[in-house]
This record gives sequence, structure tokens and C-alpha cells, in this order.
Amino acid sequence: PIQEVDPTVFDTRFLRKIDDLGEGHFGKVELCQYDPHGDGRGELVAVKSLKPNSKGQLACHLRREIDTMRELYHRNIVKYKGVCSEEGGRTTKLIMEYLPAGSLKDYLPRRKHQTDLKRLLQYALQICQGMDYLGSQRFIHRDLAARNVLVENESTVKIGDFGLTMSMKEDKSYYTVKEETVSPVYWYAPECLVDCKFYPASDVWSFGVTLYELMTYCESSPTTMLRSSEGPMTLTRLVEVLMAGRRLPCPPRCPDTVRELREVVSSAHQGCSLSLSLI
Ligand SMILES: CCc1cc(O)ccc1-c1ccc2c(C(=O)Nc3ccc(C)nc3)n[nH]c2c1
Repeated sequence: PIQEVDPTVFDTRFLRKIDDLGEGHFGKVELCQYDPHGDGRGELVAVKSLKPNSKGQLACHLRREIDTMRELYHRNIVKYKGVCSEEGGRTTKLIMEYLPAGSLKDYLPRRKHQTDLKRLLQYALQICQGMDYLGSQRFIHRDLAARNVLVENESTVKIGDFGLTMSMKEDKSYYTVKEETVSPVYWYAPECLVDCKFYPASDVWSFGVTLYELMTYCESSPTTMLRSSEGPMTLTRLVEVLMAGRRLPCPPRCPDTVRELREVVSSAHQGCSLSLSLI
């Protein structure tokens, strides 16, 4: 009988590294070609693997990410392709579709003059549609930022890098942020900074910060904009700045309609996340 081939299982013998794409929270992402016929015409894929000698807990992070990605199907979420096991199944790699245009952070500054407000709002809408689907599957992304939104083509973007994504299936209303090695604090809502609790609404806050990046063509980083003049920014100082009501400035040439959208975003965030009243 013809042997059933599972298209989501990739054979490490045919996976050839071509380039580095980036370093994530606990893994690295590489551009590879999967060339089972050895004719150099195999497809390009993005592969996330653990950094060498990573601790066991990191392996379970990657396992969780794989289990998340295989459940998600949406036009604005990067497609899961499969896994590749090595060393007798001891190490596993996550294989995703490769988007050749990179993230919004790479793409927008280079395409500033070909990207009008309408296009920026199309991207914003698609990010919302992807995030709305993610929320409907009871996941929180926890790392929504322009660097994690990938460009399929000039009219389509997809949410990527679900390295910090958590499932809220056990009908808990929030996820307790544990010791995060490198937390994207400038994209973190106040309740995450103060309470170490991440609610679905916390992704709404991160969307607001991502909208700021969109409207500045990713040329003005929230990290620099929120840095206070009184010396190095610490977590405590960032909380003080936010509690004092300081927010990212309205980007230049950002029309009032989008500014109002920012108000909608912050009230949507305010509406849902309980502990914000403490702020
Ligand atoms: C496998 C890691 C992952 C894990 C996850 O859970 C969701 C998405 C991804 C992911 C992350 C990055 C990419 C990329 C890319 O980085 N593409 C590019 C192209 C060109 C340039 C310059 N830079 C970059 N393409 N597909 C990607 C999928």
C-alpha cells in the first residue's frame, strides 16, 4: 500500500539552513529550504528552534507554541506548516510559512512613500481581525508589536511569533506573567507591569502601541518615546509615567479619526481589564 505521508512531518535530512531571520525569546528563527527531491527547488520555510543547551522549561515553551500554532487558521495569522524532530525526537523544530517581505518593522520604513493612510489602516484592520480570531480561540498573544507582524504582500499582513502566546482555555480570566527573561515592557499594559497579570484586554493595549508604530512607519519606537528624561528607564519609572497619565504622543500627520481610534482602543482596554482602576 502507498505509505501515508504526513505533510506536517519534515525530515531533518532535507532541511537546509539558508540564513538567520532572528532571535526570539527562547529560540532562534532561521530561513531554511526543505528540499526532499534534492533538486534545489524545495520550498522556503521559517524554522524556530531552541538555542543550544536551552533548559527543559524552554522546550515546553516551544511545545506549547507548536500546539498553539497547529490549532490556528486565519488569513491574518502566519500559517503553521509542521515540525521536524531531531536526535530521536529529543529536539523539535517549529516550521512556519516563510514571508519574504519580513516584518512591518523591516518593511514600512523602506516603503514609506508607497504606503498611504488607507493602507496603514488596512494593516491595522487586518491585525485586529487576526487578534479577534485569536481571542475567539481563547488565546492571548502577549507580544503584539510591529516586529511580530509579518508582511505577505503590500495588501496583506499576518500576525507572527506566538512565542509568548498563552491559552485561556481553563476559563481563567488572566495569565500570571512569570519571570520573563526579556519582556516587551513598552508594549505591556499597566496591569501587566503592576500586577504581572495579562488579560485578553492587555493585547488591546499592545495593539494601541502597535498602531502608534504603524502611524509612524515604525520610525519612532515606543522605547525611545517613553524614555523619561530623568535617566535610565526602569520598570517602576515606566509605571509612574503611565500612572501619571503620560501616553505616546499623537504621531505627526496622524488624522484625528485615528487619534479617536486610539481613544477607542484605550477605552476598550479600560473597559475590559479589571485592575486598571488601581492605576
Ligand atoms: C518560525 C517562527 C515563528 C513562530 C510563530 O509562532 C509564528 C511565526 C513565526 C515566523 C517568524 C518569522 C517569519 C518570517 C520572516 O522573518 N521573514 C523575513 C523575510 C525577510 C526579511 C528581511 N526578514 C524576515 N517569515 N515567516 C515567519 C514566521
